[in-house]
Amino acid sequence: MSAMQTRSTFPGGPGRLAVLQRHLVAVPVSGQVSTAIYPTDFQYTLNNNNVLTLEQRQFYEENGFLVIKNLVSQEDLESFRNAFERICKKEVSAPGLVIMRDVAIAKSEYVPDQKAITKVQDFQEVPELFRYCSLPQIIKYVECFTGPNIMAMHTMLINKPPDAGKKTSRHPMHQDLHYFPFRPAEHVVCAWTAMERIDRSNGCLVVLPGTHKGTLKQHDYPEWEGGVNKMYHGIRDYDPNNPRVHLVMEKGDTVFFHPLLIHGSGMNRTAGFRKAISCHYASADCHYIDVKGTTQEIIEKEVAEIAFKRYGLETAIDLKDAWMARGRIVKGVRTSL
Ligand SMILES: CCCCCCCCCCCCCCCCC(=O)SCCNC(=O)CCNC(=O)[C@H](O)C(C)(C)COP(=O)(O)OP(=O)(O)OC[C@H]1O[C@@H](n2cnc3c(N)ncnc32)[C@H](O)[C@@H]1OP(=O)(O)O
Ligand SMILES: Nc1ncnc2c1ncn2[C@@H]1O[C@H](COP(=O)(O)OP(=O)(O)OP(=O)(O)O)[C@@H](O)[C@H]1O
Ligand SMILES: O=C(O)CCC(=O)C(=O)O
Ligand SMILES: [Fe+2]
Ligand SMILES: [Mg+2]
Repeated sequence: MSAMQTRSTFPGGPGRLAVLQRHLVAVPVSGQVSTAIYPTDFQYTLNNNNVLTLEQRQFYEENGFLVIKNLVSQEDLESFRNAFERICKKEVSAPGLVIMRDVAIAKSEYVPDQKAITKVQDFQEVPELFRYCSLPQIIKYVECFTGPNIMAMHTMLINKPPDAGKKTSRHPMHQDLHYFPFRPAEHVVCAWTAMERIDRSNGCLVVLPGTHKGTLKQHDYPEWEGGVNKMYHGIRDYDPNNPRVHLVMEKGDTVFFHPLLIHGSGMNRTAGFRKAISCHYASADCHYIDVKGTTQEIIEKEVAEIAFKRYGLETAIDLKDAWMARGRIVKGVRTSL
């Protein structure tokens, strides 16, 4: 009797059943392919050519993140660093590229130093940076979460500045799904690579393990005295007593995490600019949702405001349109998104 028959109910109903059915695996017996099939309980990972070990799959299922050591080479990271510097020096630009300064600097007098840049976003049209999103060793892991049709939806190179004394270099605890109008969340994953050693001194990622199993929470601007960066929403009623894990990472280490995982990053207490590069991927088979009437409506409004200020777009753009324009296929077929 298969393990599946021993189950009388499927928690989560028919949707859950469909997920289980997709994970049915043929198990070879005595060198032959058996017709016996065994279900797995995996809900957040796919069996992509055994890229993930059983332990790694179980870890992600339980915790919502997975760190792979030394995944990106020093040479590649140097080349991304150079590309970033050329953007800062205005030697390179590209359509869609967003350059952001820390609020503590943006609101003070003009600082000409290129180092004042806190992050560049949406570098999908900068070939040397976008190469990060297509690195085969990254895609190989991404496919374990998205399946074969893979879109790069959101790109960032984060240059966390030395804190100007107002703690504005922190990133409040949040769920990335707050910004995303596509589902299902299981088929969305972030890859985030440390471009140098990152620990508590320069503001490493902080995660609340297991929170990917929860729901999308209400987000607002946190009430921080020193100010908060534009669009850095945090979870409302965040309880600082939650058990946190600080992800100390070496240069080239990469963390893959679920878009519901609650995470943030601490302040940078060093004199250096802490660099990380990241991409959010989604299965091209995902679908867009309408966020009107949901907790995500506030981010849609903010995006529309920025689009109006920057491009003079009067008719409010949907969050969906903003994302459709950014997404790029990196593997397989652009089926839906
Ligand atoms: C086609 C639509 C485009 C819309 C783009 C936004 C899409 C958002 C999706 C984000 C997805 C994220 C996925 C998960 C990741 C979670 C996060 O990372 S959340 C943080 C995301 N942050 C952003 O997306 C911020 C993007 N930043 C910007 O768009 C710009 O940097 C800017 C804040 C609009 C400012 O750019 P710019 O107009 O070039 O700057 P200035 O002309 O110097 O200043 C204008 C105005 O804005 C104030 N300001 C500048 N920087 C900041 C800041 N860091 N925080 C707060 N305010 C800032 C500045 O003081 C000026 O204000 P004033 O009152 O007009 O004087
Ligand atoms: N009220 C809040 N709402 C949302 N996020 C918060 C709030 N208070 C703190 N955080 C966030 O919690 C995360 C973890 O903070 P943490 O205490 O680790 O960083 P830190 O105070 O800069 O450094 P450390 O504690 O390592 O000395 C940071 O991302 C911080 O921005
Ligand atoms: O501080 C970082 O590098 C990550 C911030 C983050 O979580 C985000 O931009 O979504
Ligand atoms: Fe995030
Ligand atoms: Mg602290």
